[in-house]
Amino acid sequence: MSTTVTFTGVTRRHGKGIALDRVDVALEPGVTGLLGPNGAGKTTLLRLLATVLPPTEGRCRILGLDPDSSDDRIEIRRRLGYLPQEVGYPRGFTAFEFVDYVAALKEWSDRPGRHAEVRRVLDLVGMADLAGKKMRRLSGGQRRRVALAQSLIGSPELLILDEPTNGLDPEQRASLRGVLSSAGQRSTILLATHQTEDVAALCERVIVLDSGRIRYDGSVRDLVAQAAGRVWLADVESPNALSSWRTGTGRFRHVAMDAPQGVELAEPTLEDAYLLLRGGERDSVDMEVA
Ligand SMILES: Nc1ncnc2c1ncn2[C@@H]1O[C@H](COP(=O)(O)OP(=O)(O)OP(=O)(O)O)[C@@H](O)[C@H]1O
Repeated sequence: MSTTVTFTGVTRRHGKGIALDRVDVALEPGVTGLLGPNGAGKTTLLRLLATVLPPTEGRCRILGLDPDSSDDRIEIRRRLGYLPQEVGYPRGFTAFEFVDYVAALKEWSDRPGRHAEVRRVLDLVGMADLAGKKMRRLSGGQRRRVALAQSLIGSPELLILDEPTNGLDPEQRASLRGVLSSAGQRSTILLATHQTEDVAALCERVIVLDSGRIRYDGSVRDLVAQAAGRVWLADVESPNALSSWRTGTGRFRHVAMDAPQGVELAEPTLEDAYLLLRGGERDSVDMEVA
């Protein structure tokens, strides 16, 4: 399979802080999930991929090009789609005008062809009927869908999505999964999110970042398998669990490094595995401190 992105020893500093610390990663076609706690470095990684930020150290190759060279950078930007965490909208633009404006910036000069593409991507995100509505009059979730539409213009080879399902209702999230899984058959998609269900539903591969370093890079299935035998149901709370809550049935669901003997084990989810990975990290940090 062809490699779309290669980062080697990539570090990004902000003043004295390190947002990314010697990251090595290669991305191939398909949908890869990017998980990590707040401040882990996910957005920084995405901004480097989108050529919005340069690395402080290390080597980046994106679509076979070098983002350090200004000619290559322009070419990369033409060929990628980027949904930032926050999108600013020109005041007074309709949804159609906003997406059309981004398409024009991407040098779609043929007007009828560009308008057809704008209608196509608005339709993909379920916003065709609201295309004529002013951006400021749309709901938060509707605005997010328009922002997503602009990233899909031209079916880019590389699609970088920062929390695309934020604010979307369940129906829209499900429909977005359909759009991304079909795009992932030909494009390389990196999807940063806090929604482990979206990663479990869409991705074969997941990368977990924490404190600017990659803590896990592998298959979703293997990560979930690490939680087998560590999730259980009980009638009472467990003080030693990493995570524990009372479910709708009245029973408690526990996640811990070691389940007690004889308990009723539950099927683990990606969220459980992620909590265990994070718990393991905290334990090893505590041991280093102690
Ligand atoms: N422009 C900046 N100036 C200074 N520090 C920054 C800047 N951007 C990010 N950081 C810092 O870099 C680290 C990583 O931030 P980043 O936004 O990449 O994390 P994240 O994983 O996307 O977090 P979240 O899940 O909260 O969006 C954080 O400690 C953050 O405070």
